[in-house]
Amino acid sequence: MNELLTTSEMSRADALAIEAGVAGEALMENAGRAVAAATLALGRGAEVVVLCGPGNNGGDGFVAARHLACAGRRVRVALLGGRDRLKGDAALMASRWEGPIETLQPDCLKGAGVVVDAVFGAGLSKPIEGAAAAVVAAVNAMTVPVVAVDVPSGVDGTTGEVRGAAVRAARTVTFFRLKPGHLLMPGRSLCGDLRLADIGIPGVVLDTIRPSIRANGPQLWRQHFPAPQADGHKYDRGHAVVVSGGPWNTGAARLAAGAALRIGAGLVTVASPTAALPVNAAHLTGVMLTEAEGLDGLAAALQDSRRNAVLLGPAAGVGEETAARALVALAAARPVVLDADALTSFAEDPPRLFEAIGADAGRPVLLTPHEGEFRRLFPDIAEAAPGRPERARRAAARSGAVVILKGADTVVAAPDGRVAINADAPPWLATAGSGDVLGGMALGLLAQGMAGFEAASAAVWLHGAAANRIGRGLIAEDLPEALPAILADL
Ligand SMILES: NC(=O)C1=CN([C@@H]2O[C@H](COP(=O)(O)OP(=O)(O)OC[C@H]3O[C@@H](n4cnc5c(N)ncnc54)[C@H](OP(=O)(O)O)[C@@H]3O)[C@@H](O)[C@H]2O)[C@@H](O)CC1
Ligand SMILES: [K+]
Repeated sequence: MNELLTTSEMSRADALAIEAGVAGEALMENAGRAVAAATLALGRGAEVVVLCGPGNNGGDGFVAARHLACAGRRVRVALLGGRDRLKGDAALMASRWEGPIETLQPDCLKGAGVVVDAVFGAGLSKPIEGAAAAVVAAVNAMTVPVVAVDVPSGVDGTTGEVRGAAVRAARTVTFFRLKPGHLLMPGRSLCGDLRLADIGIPGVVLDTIRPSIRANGPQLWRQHFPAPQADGHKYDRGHAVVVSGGPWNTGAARLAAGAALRIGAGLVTVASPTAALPVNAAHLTGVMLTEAEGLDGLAAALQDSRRNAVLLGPAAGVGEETAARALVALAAARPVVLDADALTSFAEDPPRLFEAIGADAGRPVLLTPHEGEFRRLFPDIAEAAPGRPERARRAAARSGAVVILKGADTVVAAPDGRVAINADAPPWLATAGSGDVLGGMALGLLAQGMAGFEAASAAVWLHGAAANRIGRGLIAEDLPEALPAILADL
């Protein structure tokens, strides 16, 4: 059930269900009935105003209006555009609505105790303007609960972006499977409480559609998650290396190293420039320390093939020195995580990075940009690609790396096209050092032999789960401490 369907995949699901013998009319009837059920308990007897658009989203609205009226609620219906514009099942459902149909405009909302938003759903094709925009603004100025049909009108179901204007709903009822726009920002924040209704589309249609976007969660990667063996040894669980910045910039590496150890790496070593050795030594206990001065020093530290995964970038400093160190890390056949400054250091020449990644396509490389770092490495993709999943997917395909595009709705994409969207990160996770911990968690999983996409997805989800468990007041140091309880629950 963790598949997310783009709007075009959803219309394919609809068509395949109809091909398999399910009546389109039945799908709409089930959808509208589910909306009515989700609306019935709201507004305690107050009048329900159902706002219908010119397509099938509006059709669902007419069905919901009929069921609400049958259940004894006072219901008014308002329609955008002329009734003669309605086609197919939407026209049929409008004909089954026995009450009057008003013209959609802000005045229709007078006296409403609950609003059902069935203006636009999956067929949103342009920004909302004019009369529809005035109604959206009027709905958002009210304090009554709004139930959105499929998506809040104005939210793009595939990208989560707002086109022109969008309704802010208290509850959203969608059908068959969630859509990416329900998890991506700002869509996620406009949906309110999300409900998924079964409307009779058989699950087997997914075998034909083969959706590539999933909601991130343990079912995506649990079977790949490293399980310590009773007769195992710490050397079986990998040896992760985190490259430290200079003497004034060492904390980020230690945060990452601590996270790698907590997530189960057998050994973790901080590879430190000579001048930073004393400060690192003063702070490290379970994590080991080795000297890695300059490019040769780093190369020498990485000679030992038991050191099987490397993280570079946190507090590394932006410039040629860091770019060259990243190339040293990438030169050996081991998984590499590049974060922060290691990404920005390639802003002048991103293909130089992608070539080094491509030189050994067999091992996983993870890039963990936030939006700004992403823009520096992939300026054209950031400009042109519709929505964060597509941006991350194109960046992964171009770079050959698994891309973790960080944000409130972190997206993970693999070069083969798989995408996972994370939706559970709380706002207090955006704090100093949080990204360093995420990099360290991914590193620790790679060191234990987990595949790139699964390691990235698991790290992102566990990072969010840890933040939720800690709650407000979180600082980055707390995140690794919260892991044992979450790992125990997995
Ligand atoms: N697929 C399924 O399995 C099922 C789907 N179901 C339901 O169907 C919904 C999708 O229906 P849909 O495809 O008819 O699209 P919908 O969102 O009603 O809008 C299309 C109309 O709006 C118009 N329009 C668009 N944007 C506009 C704008 N900014 N400003 C003005 N006009 C604009 C657009 O005009 P056009 O683009 O053609 O110019 C067209 O007339 C889906 O969300 C779900 O609720 C359920 O019944 C159960 C089964
Ligand atoms: K809607």
